[in-house]
Amino acid sequence: MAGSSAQSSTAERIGYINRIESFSACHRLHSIHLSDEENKEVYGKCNNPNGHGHNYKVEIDAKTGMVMNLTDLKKCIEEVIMIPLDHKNLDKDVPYFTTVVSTTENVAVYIWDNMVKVLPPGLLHEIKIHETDKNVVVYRGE
Ligand SMILES: Nc1nc2c(c(=O)[nH]1)N=C([C@H](O)[C@H](O)COP(=O)(O)OP(=O)(O)OP(=O)(O)O)CN2
Ligand SMILES: [Zn+2]
Repeated sequence: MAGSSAQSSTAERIGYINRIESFSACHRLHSIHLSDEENKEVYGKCNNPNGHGHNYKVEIDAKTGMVMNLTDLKKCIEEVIMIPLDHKNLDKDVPYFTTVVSTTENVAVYIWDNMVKVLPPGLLHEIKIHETDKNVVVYRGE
């Protein structure tokens, strides 16, 4: 039949919503499983004992069919990202990073793991973090 083909109806199609949020935090790349010398060798300038800061930009992607309202997503982001991470020392203020190195990959996993707890099941699609203008990490829960 003309125009219908194999396409799903509008109600069955899934779009993605994306919300971008920024937070500022400092950290030091340092593993408790390595010696001071090994840490210096692996993490270089990012192992500076007094740390360094970033203005992180996080993109949160969720599936939607208006199952999720952007206003609700904003509340989840406040709870999972802004309150625990903004203006914090990731290594000292966030218990998760006392044993896990605060690389951007691990920050993405932290955000994913906590975001899935507050979003409706199966909706989270991707966490993308811009640590700097040049360093970008994507995590899809794999
Ligand atoms: N695999 C990873 N490698 C690195 C991470 C990380 O999270 N995962 N993080 C860092 C540092 O935190 C560091 O702050 C990155 O800064 P820098 O290298 O200075 O950033 P840029 O590449 O954007 O800066 P330019 O010097 O202008 O190129 C290091 N590695
Ligand atoms: Zn850094």
